[in-house]
Amino acid sequence: NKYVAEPYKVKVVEPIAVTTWEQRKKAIEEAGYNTFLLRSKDVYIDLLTDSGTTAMSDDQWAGMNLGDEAYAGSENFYNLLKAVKEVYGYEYVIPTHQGRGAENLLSQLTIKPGDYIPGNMYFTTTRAHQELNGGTFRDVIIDEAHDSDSEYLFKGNICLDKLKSLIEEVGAEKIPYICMAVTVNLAGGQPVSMQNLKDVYALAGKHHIKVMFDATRCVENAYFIKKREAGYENKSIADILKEMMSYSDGCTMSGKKDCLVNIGGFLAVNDEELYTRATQMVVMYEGMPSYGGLAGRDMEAMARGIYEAIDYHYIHHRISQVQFLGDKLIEAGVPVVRPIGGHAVFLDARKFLPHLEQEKFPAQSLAAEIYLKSGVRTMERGIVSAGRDKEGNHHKPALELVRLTIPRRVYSYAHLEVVADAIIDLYQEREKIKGLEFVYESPVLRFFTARFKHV
Ligand SMILES: CC1=C(O)/C(=C\N=C(/Cc2ccccc2)C(=O)O)C(COP(=O)(O)O)=CN1
Repeated sequence: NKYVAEPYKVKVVEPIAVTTWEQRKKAIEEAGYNTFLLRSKDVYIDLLTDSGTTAMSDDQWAGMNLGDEAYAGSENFYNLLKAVKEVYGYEYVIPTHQGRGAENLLSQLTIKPGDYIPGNMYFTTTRAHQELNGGTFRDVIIDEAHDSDSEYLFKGNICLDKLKSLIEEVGAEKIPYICMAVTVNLAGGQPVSMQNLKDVYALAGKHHIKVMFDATRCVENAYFIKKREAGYENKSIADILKEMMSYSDGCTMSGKKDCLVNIGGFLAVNDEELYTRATQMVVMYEGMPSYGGLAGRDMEAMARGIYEAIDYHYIHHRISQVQFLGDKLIEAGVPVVRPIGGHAVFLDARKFLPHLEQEKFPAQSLAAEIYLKSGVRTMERGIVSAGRDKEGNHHKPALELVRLTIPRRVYSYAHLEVVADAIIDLYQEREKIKGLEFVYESPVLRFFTARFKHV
């Protein structure tokens, strides 16, 4: 049938919390209507994030018992280095505790005040580190990415004209690197085509500008190229991934996604001079260049996860689950970002709640209502996540979304049916949903800790 069965069987189970409406009402009020502040024990189906929520395999758990916890030169580091070289093709690897660790290193090493970093739509932590180092992020993604109705198959693509005009505007020497995310999280987990990767790399090369991938969900990107781009239907995920990464000079990686681990990441580069400078800096923030803030066992689990992630049966099922949830909501007329992305289904909260203007935080309110209705936790990816600009005004993203993020190898199709049914029911009574206003707002990355009340 259309949705492939799990290519694994369960060996260990973790009971999940079946809650009552009363319990959930109390929990969401104590959490200030912010799903980030809910306690895991009060969450039935947790679709907050696919980051670090993966179920590891028995082989990875076996690897956890083979942690070489030597302070320097751990054997697990060499296994990780081998996996990154073989699967991604990069020359040098610095393990970090997670993606942000790599973003911190890359941004500090390459960005000077007054620099510009073009990229395909922003991501919260990536932009925060770029700005922390005096850089300005410039969105050069194609227009279709900001249009939830567009069904363009590669909405993650960079617009070459936007990139060219930025280079002309500020000059290549003001652009330390192009930040190419594969896939693009906040556009709805949307992929970049191989052709676009090639074209951007060629253009960057002409101006001697580096291309650095945010490789966090690169295996999902490879899958979409196989399914959607002419000439790749008969290529393996491994071959597509290797070709993808060849159009970059390095990457930051949050291993907590497509490396199938609960903690871990890395900075990978081909340039020896940049690697040398990174080794000088990593000792300040993460520890020796051979462990980067990770235990040996965590590096071993990541090395093994890198190989597991490129197995076709794994990634085919992973995407099939996301597609299943997306299709159910589309069939019921619930507004979602299309095409359905790689790691999540994104509800279009503007269309879901047309009676709430963006300053009433529709996506934040919808995420809270979904939890109250069903115990399903989701994440706001709209005006609250976008934060404020230097003048203190809200960034106002075109996409006001609630993300239903599917963890890897964790839930069954039955769980996703529960999620779909709850959201479809809520959609029938959507006009009852009220707006929110801040009770507490932190000045940085406010969505993590903000608290709200109904207006
Ligand atoms: C494309 C991309 C990511 O999606 C990413 C993390 N995503 C996360 C985790 C997260 C981060 C910040 C706010 C809310 C949730 C996600 O829930 O989507 C990171 C940072 O990686 P890190 O979390 O390992 O530091 C870099 N690039």
